Amino acid sequence: MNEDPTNNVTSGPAATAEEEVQTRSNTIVRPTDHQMPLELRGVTIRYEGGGADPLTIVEDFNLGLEAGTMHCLAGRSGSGKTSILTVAAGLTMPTAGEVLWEGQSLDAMDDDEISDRRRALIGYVDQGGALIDGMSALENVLLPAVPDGQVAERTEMAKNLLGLVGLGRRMHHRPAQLSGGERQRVAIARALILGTKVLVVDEPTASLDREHANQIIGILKDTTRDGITVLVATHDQELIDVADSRTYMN
Ligand SMILES: Nc1ncnc2c1ncn2[C@@H]1O[C@H](COP(=O)(O)OP(=O)(O)OP(=O)(O)O)[C@@H](O)[C@H]1O
Repeated sequence: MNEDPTNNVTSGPAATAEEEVQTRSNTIVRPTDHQMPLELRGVTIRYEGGGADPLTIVEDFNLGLEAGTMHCLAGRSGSGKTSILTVAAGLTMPTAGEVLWEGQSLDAMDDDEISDRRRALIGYVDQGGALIDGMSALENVLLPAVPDGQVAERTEMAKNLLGLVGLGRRMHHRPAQLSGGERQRVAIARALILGTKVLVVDEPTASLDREHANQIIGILKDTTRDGITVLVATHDQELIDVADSRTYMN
């Protein structure tokens, strides 16, 4: 992979699909138009206890992620890492506090607006990176482009992304024909297909051997060099070590 940093996307005005920029990795991302694409302010997450007392999982959590950086959430199982990821991605709302995307609070948006903004800004890869069994790797990567009728326009980029994650020769394989690490890489490529600025990833290396885990770590690190901001939950010390910043949850 070309390591020349001079083509990195740094700043620019609010982007449209036409303004997307070719990066050194031959994929496209939208220019970063805010130095802090993702911010959590005073976030508290409390779950009803189903008859028992409500459980406060996260209290007054603060995090500001600068563009092109990677932040790891580490800590014991059940400490609230996934809960923070889903709140950061606008998939669930916090009990208290607020989430800001490019400086704009989700509190000021209705559900449709949150969905639209999420599609433009955030790629979410959940634990295991679920793929559709009956579709090829390429079709899986293109799935987010279906609602906007963008499949034809995005096909070249999807192929580039699969090449970027080392699956250029596996693009017509179905998930069942891929290894766990390869499936995870397809899920990451899928999360990048809409020109994502923020990648939110849950335990990307959990079920992988060291070699494949390191490939995923390399891919995540490369995306930050393309200006993408990465928020990742993990128990993997090697991933924690390469991040630009980290939070250890109790
Ligand atoms: N929808 C929910 N309703 C009630 N409790 C929940 C809900 N979602 C998560 N929890 C609880 O909140 C706690 C934190 O869960 P979460 O999945 O955020 O932890 P985690 O740090 O990601 O764990 P792991 O490392 O095992 O993935 C757990 O005790 C879990 O049981």
